[in-house]
Amino acid sequence: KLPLPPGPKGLPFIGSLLQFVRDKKNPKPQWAKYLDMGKTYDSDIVHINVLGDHTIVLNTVKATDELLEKRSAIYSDRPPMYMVNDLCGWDWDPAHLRYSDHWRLHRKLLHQYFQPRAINSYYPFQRKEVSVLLKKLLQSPENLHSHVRHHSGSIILRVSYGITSQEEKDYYVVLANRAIQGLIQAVNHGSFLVDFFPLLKYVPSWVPGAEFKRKAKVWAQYATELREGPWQKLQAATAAGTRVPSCFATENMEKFDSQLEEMGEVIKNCAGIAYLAGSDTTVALVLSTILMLIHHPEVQARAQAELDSVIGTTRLPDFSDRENVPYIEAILNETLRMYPVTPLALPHHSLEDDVYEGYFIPKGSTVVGNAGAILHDPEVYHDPYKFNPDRFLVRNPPPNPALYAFGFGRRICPGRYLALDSAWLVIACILATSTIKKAVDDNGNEIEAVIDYHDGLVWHPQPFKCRFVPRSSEALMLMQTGFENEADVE
Ligand code: HEM
Repeated sequence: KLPLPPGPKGLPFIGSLLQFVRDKKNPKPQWAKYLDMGKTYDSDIVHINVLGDHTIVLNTVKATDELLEKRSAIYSDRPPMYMVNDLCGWDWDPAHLRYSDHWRLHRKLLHQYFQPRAINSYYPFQRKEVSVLLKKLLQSPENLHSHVRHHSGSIILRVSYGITSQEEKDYYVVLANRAIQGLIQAVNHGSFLVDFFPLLKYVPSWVPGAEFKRKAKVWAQYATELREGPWQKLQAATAAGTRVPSCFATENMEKFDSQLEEMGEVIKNCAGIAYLAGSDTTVALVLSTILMLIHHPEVQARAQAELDSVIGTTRLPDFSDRENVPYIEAILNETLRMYPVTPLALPHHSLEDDVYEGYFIPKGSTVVGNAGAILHDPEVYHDPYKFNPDRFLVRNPPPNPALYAFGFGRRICPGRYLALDSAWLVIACILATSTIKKAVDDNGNEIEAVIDYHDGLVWHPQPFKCRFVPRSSEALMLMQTGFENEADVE
C-alpha cells in the first residue's frame, strides 16, 4: 500500500518514454537530468515508469549506502538487458551476469588477480608502457587520444593474455575500441524499445523499423571478435608449445588444469571483460586529468614543485613515491569527482520487494546509483563545480571519490586498483617531465582545449589538442629514455 518514490507521471501505458527517455534536446548529461528530477520532486530517490518497467534512481550517498551497500543481498542482480545480451551477444560478459553462483565464480577469479595485493606484480608492464607513452607524447602530441588508448590497452592485453608484441597490441586495441562503441550504445537502458518489449527481439531484421536488429547484428560481430580474437591466439600458441608469458589466462588455466571443461569458459569470459573494461575507462580518466591540467596551470606548477622537492629531477616518479606526493593523488581524485568516468555506474536489479523511507520499491526494479549526483552533492563536496584538488588535503577531507566512481556494493569494479595505479603513473610521469600547454596552430595562435563531454555509459572528453613541453634538458632525456630498467620487460 505504500507509494512508489516520486517521479514524472508520464502518459498512460507508455509512461515517461517520450517525455524523458528519448529527451535528446536537453544537453545536460543523464546523471544531471536525474539530479534535476530529484530536486523537482524534493526526494533523494526518484521513480521513472516506462511501459511498466520501473527504474529507481538513487541520487545521494544515504540512498546508495542504504540500498546498494547495506541491502546488497537483494540489490546485486543485473537487469535482463535484451538488446545488449540477447541481440548483441554480450551475454557472456561477467559485468552483465545475473546475481548467481555462475557470476560468483567469475567475480572470485577477477578479485584474486586484480586485488591490491596482486597488482604490484604488474608494475613492470605499467612502467614499460609509460616509457612508450612519454616518447610518443613528445613526438606526436596531436595523436594524444590514440596514444593514451594504446597505453591502457597494451597494459591490459599484457596482463590478461600475455600479449607482448607491439603489432598485436595495436591490432587488439583497435578491435576493442570498435566493440566498445557498439556496446556503449546497446547497453544504455532506455535507448532501445526491445529492452521494454522483449518480444521485439523476434522481429526479422528486414522489417521496416527493425533498424535495431541490423545494428545488433554488426555489433554482435564486434563482440565476438573481441572475445574470440586474443583468446584463440593464446590457445593456438599454447597448442604449438610457444611460450606465452605468465598472465591472467595462463595462470588460471594452469591452476584449473583438471577442471578446464567447467572453468575454461569462465577464464575466457574474465579475460575478455578485463580486456574490454581496461581498454576504455582508464583512457577517459587520464584524458580528463590532462584536460583539467591544461585549464589549471597553477595546479600543474604546484604538482611539479612537490615532485621536484620529493623526487628530484633526475629520475621518473615511481609507485614507491606515491604516498609522498599527495598533491598528485588529490589531482586524480578531483578529476574523478568532477568528471566521473561512469557517472551512472551499471544498473543493478532488485530481487525482492523492498521499502526505503516509506517508499515501495517493487521486485524487478532497475536501480541506478547516480555517482555523478553524489560526486556533485554540495553537502558532501563544498562548491562541487569548482576544480579544487586542495579539498582532499585538509584535516577532515570529504570521502574519496573512488568510493562512488567505481560503482556500488557487491558489483563494485574489481579493476579499480589497476586503473588508478595506471592513471597515477601516467600523470605523475607527465608532470615530472613536461608542462602541458595548449596546442598552437600554424600561425602560432593557441587552440582552445574545450571542456565538452560525450554523454553515455563512459563519460569521455571530446577530442582536444595540447603540447607536452619538456621542463628541462634533463626532463627531455627522461621522456626519451623512460624507465630504462624496464626496457627488456616482456
Ligand atoms: C577508470 C577506470 C574504471 C572505471 C571508472 C570503472 C567503473 C566500473 C563500474 C562503475 C562498474 C559497475 C559497478 C556496479 O555495477 O555498481 C564496473 C564493473 C566492472 N569493472 Fe570496472 N572500471 C574501470 C576499470 C576497470 C578495469 C581496468 C577492469 C579490469 C579488470 C575493470 C573490470 C570490471 C569488471 C569485471 C566489472 C563487472 C563487475 C561485476 O559486475 O561484478 N574495470 N567498473
